[in-house]
Amino acid sequence: MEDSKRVEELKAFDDTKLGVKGLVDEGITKIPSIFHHPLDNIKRVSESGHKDYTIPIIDLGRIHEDSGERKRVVERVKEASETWGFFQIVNHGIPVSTLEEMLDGVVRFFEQDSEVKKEFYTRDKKPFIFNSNFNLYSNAPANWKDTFICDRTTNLPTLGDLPSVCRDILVEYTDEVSKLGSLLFELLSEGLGLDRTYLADIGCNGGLYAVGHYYPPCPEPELTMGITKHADVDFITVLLQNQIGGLQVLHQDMWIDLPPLPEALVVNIGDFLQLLSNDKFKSAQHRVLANRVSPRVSIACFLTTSSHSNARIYGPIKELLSEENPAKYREFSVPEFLAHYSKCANQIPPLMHFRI
Ligand SMILES: O=C(O)CCC(=O)C(=O)O
Ligand SMILES: [Fe+2]
Repeated sequence: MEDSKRVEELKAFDDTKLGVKGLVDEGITKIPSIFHHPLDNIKRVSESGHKDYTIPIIDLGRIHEDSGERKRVVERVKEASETWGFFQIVNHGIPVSTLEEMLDGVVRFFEQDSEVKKEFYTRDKKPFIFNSNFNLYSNAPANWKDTFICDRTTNLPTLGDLPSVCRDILVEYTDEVSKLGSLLFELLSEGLGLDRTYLADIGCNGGLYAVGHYYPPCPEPELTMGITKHADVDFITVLLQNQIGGLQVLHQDMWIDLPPLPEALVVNIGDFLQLLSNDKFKSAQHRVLANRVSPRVSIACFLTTSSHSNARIYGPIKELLSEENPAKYREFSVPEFLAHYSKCANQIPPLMHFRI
């Protein structure tokens, strides 16, 4: 499609402030061309859902009572982070009722009266925003989803900044995930052979973005994607998904399904932690398929630094380096790291920019 026509179409879609759900509510049967992905992107390759590959499920239930069990869990977290970059956790301490209420809260936000929802539609930086495709105007095809972003990297947004339909649960859930994040960073520190508090001490659990995704049912799912393949930018992501499925992880060049488990949370390593670990831990690419029957709903909590760490210099962790394992990346500040990511919009793996 010609560039100027494409921008016009993107703008017309953006101006509705109704997102992809708005198109579905209108009853469209063909998806607009701005959502068409190149066939290579969407190939549902035959190995997807390969039976011989299962993303590890790790039970955190007994680690506080039993130090032998804690050691075994650390070993499993380490192995999963090195080979998959992804694992699921059960008995993680967040009540199932809180998980269910959080997913309901995401649904309530996206399915509320569109006039109320529109008030949150923006591309400006604010504590809580909603839009469709945060990188809509980049060169990449648009994804079949709408998203809200709640910024908890600094202080708690004042309650008035948050939408009333999911305010309480958003605060409760993100507080729980941040607590769980402390435990996960301990296990990951231990998995790297570092002091238990190492990653927390360098600011890894400083802030959190809660990103709620709503993937409406798609009349032509074979032409588009829920989310195109990407790696996350942060240290780790804690993801809660509903029971629809569609999340896939790239593993040994195959797309492997990550099946929803009602009581589990998905944890994945982001680029920032891959870099800090000097490539010991993997930030795996992943994607979400569009489907006819959804809505699929998820909420991803990106654990990252707070603005207090902006002056800090990061790079591969010195304690992990040796003559045989020299630094693979140069040092940088968080603002420099993020500026690069927003510029290159996932086209070339952004991590490569920091490679020595
Ligand atoms: O919706 C999902 O399951 C995945 C979301 C995701 O990959 C992301 O927000 O980075
Ligand atoms: Fe992701």
